[in-house]
Amino acid sequence: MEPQVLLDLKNVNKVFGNNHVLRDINLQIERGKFITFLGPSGCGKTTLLRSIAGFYTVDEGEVWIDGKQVNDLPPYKRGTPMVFQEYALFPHMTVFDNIAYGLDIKKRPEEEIEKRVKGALAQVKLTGLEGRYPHEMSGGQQQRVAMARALVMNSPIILLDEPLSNLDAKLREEVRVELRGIQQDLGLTVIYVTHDQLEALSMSDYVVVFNKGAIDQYGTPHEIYYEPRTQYVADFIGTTNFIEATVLEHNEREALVSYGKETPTKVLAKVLVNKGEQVLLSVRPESLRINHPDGGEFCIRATVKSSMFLGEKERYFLEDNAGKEWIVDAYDIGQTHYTGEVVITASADKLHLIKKNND
Ligand SMILES: Nc1ncnc2c1ncn2[C@@H]1O[C@H](COP(=O)(O)OP(=O)(O)OP(=O)(O)O)[C@@H](O)[C@H]1O
Repeated sequence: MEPQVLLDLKNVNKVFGNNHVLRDINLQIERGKFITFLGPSGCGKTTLLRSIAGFYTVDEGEVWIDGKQVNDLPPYKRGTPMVFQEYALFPHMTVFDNIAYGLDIKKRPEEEIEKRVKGALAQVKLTGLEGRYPHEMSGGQQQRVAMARALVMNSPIILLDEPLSNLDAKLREEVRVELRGIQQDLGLTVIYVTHDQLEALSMSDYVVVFNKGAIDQYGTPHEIYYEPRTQYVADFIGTTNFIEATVLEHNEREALVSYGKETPTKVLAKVLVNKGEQVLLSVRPESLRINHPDGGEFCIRATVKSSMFLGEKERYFLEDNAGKEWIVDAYDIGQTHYTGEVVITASADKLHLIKKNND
């Protein structure tokens, strides 16, 4: 049986001059999954992708693909094609020739090239368009040609570096769904680089969140969103409210914490904490409720300062007695519009304990 782990990165480090760009990257990626590298510009996502593809050699650590250590192999021997932002299609070549390019270089027989290119075209649903030139196709179609070019090589992993950033918002959404569909239908292993959190959450099986060259969290989109492990992840993904708290007691799953004048509350704690440690509780705007009859363990008085209509929800900006700001999303639009002094509540299972940033 093929090993489940397709890509294994062991303690990977990369330095450019005195810029330590990748720090102790340890990551295992399973076959057939869609993985996203997410993080702000300059955090090392592209550098790691290029190190996997073989365009960069790592300064320390090991890169294993399909059970083979590939540190010393050049890109063409690793079989990990990259699809770039601008697709890098040859403008003077037809779709067929663009897709056949890698096989031509490898001097494969003509009949085999014909068969494989047609197969790849069918996989990305472009059969019949092989005679067109890139400028005669939409952005989304060009994107699919770029995918077909990777598929035709029967590569174990396809690496995509912000491939949708040239498309307008609506087309981006369409192509996102298409790309994910192709990946799932064909059981491909895809690593996708983006700085767009929505893209990461909506497309991936797993998201890797980068923070200054290191991995802050690796998890499913749901875990990354609802159980951020660090202040950085909670802050980077979506909008959240932080509450300063002190740990009174803890075990491996829960902690009893106190915050402000409120009575101590038990919260989920998936990170290791110490008694007396100052921590943060993160609670998403949609997990807080305004003037709700059922209340919740967490409860605080605040005054509505302003609100914003966002289609399916109304976003409220509030301030408590200590001057702290709160963001709450209400979905009972049209029924109530909150003003003045209100009570904000949340049940304790919506409060997630996270460690404070060290820096
Ligand atoms: N070839 C290179 N030579 C020197 N420094 C580089 C090189 N490539 C990247 N860097 C530096 O490494 C750091 C990480 O860059 P990288 O492109 O990996 O970030 P990124 O997270 O992909 O950001 P972006 O989304 O902007 O591409 C940056 O400080 C960048 O300037």
